[in-house]
Order: sequence, then structure tokens, then C-alpha cells
Amino acid sequence: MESKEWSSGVWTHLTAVRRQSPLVQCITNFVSMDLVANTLLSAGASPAMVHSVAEVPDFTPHIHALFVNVGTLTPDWLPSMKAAAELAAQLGKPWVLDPAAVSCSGFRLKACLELVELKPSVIKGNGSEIIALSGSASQGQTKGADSSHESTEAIEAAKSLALSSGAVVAVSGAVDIVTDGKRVIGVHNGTKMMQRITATGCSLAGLVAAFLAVDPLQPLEATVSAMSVFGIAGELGEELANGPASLRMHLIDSLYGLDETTVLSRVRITRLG
Ligand SMILES: Nc1ncnc2c1ncn2[C@@H]1O[C@H](COP(=O)(O)OP(=O)(O)OP(=O)(O)O)[C@@H](O)[C@H]1O
Ligand SMILES: Cc1ncsc1CCO
Ligand SMILES: [Mg+2]
Repeated sequence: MESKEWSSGVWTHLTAVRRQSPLVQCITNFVSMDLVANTLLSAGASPAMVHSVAEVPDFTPHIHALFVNVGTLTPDWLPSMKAAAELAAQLGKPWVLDPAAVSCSGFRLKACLELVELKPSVIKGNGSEIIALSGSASQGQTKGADSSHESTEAIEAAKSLALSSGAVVAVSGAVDIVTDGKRVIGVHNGTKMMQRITATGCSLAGLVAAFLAVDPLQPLEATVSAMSVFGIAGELGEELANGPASLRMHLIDSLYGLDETTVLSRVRITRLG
């Protein structure tokens, strides 16, 4: 299946998000809260940064999807993430795990491995994060939030993590990779300058949660659509931007204004395996 066959699905997913405005609970890092919320709002979804464990029993039953990102994890936050993930999974609600900077410490790696046990629908990381989480990295390799691997170097790790966890695994980068362990799809939208804005990867993962909310039975397709839409918004934004700060603004505006003709002509998705 090539771009043409995917593109109508991408547009259908975006219009469903705009129409249904899914409620997405986000337990994300301090750096990303603003951009994640604004990305979700400009796509038509409804973000709620509800992160206290005390609120999970009341709030999580009402959400349409959950997004968990460990970018600024502390021991206080982990119980909220686990409680929300456990309840979401129990209630059949899709949830996305972003193992941001997973290899920066043993604490964070252990926390992410425990979260993987709670059955995320999708795990979205950059190349280095997916390699580390799948156990493919050599020991002692310590990384921050940025990737030191191309997404394509993480394909085997992504497939193996998808098979062992049951999640769809998405790797962001120059080509976004999405796999369920059998199929491997490449999303070729996006622009290099998006790496120079902090939390674009977190925002992409939050957007994946909104797309899952409107098509929970097809997590691979929903993830591919979200990645393509976010990439197209970045491409259009770059045409108007002078650098990362204005790209951040124009990306949000472009996501808000995306129309059918633009989506259908810009989607670049291929089957890689
Ligand atoms: N070289 C590139 N060319 C095109 N698009 C890119 C490139 N690098 C990253 N992107 C896009 O930028 C967005 C963020 O991906 P990236 O892999 O940089 O996330 P990340 O490392 O998780 O970021 P963060 O942790 O800061 O949120 C994605 O939409 C991705 O497709
Ligand atoms: C810079 C940074 N540090 C921890 S999380 C984060 C945002 C991108 O993941
Ligand atoms: Mg990230």
C-alpha cells in the first residue's frame, strides 16, 4: 500500500478527531506540557494535564485516551502513571507510552519496563529510546532526550519490542517508523528543524493518543495517520518560519488549518516491510 491508499485514511482520522474532540489525559513532562496541550487543541482534541494519583479514580474513567511520558520522571509521579495506565487498560481505553530519555538512569529504565507491562496500545520513542527499551543497547549507554540513532537503525528493536509487548511501536525521526511486529510502515513527512524544538516528539505521541481514541481497533493505522498529519503540519510551518521558535508557532497554526486537498497531496507513507 502506498501514499495514495493511505491518504484518505489520514484525512478520515483527522476529521474524526475534529468531530469527536476526544478527551486525552496527559501525564507528561514539565518541558512538554504546553506544546502537547496546544498540539492536541489545534488538532481538535481536548487535552487535560491531570497527573495526581488522587484524581485518577474519578477522572480516568471519563477519558477517551491516555498519554504517559516519563521525560521528567520522579518517584512521586510513577504511581500516578501506573494507576492511570492500569485503569485505562482495564477499561479498554487506548494509552500511549513515551519512554523519553529512558536510558538516562536505571530508575527510569525500570519504570518504563514496568509501564510496558501495563499494556500500552502504542509505544512511541526516538531511535535511541526504542533501542534502549527493547534491550538492544549495549550496557552503560547513557543518553539524554535527543536521539543518537537514525529511526531506521531501530527497526529490528521496534519489531522485537512490538512482539514482546503486544503494543504498536512507533519510532520518530527523519522517517517515522510504525510496526506491529509484522508490518513495518514508513512515514516520510516532517522536517529536520522539528528536532530543534523541544517536545515535538512528546507532542507527536500525545497526538497519537488522540488518533487512537477515534480508531482504537486499528492502532497501527491511527498511529501512521497521526505521524503523517504532524509531519505535514511541520512541513507547512517551515515554509513560513524563520527558525525553531517561529516554526513552533506555525506548526500549530498549520495543524489547525489543514484541509483535505493539502492532506491528500502531502501524505508520504510507504510499506518498508
Ligand atoms: N530529520 C528529520 N526530518 C524530518 N522530520 C524529522 C526529522 N527528525 C525529526 N523529525 C520529526 O520531528 C518530530 C519529533 O521527532 P523526534 O524524533 O525529534 O522526537 P523526540 O526525540 O522524541 O523529541 P522530544 O523528546 O524533544 O519530544 C517527528 O514528527 C519527526 O517526524
Ligand atoms: C529536554 C527534555 N528533558 C527531559 S524531557 C525533555 C523534553 C523532550 O523530551
Ligand atoms: Mg521524545
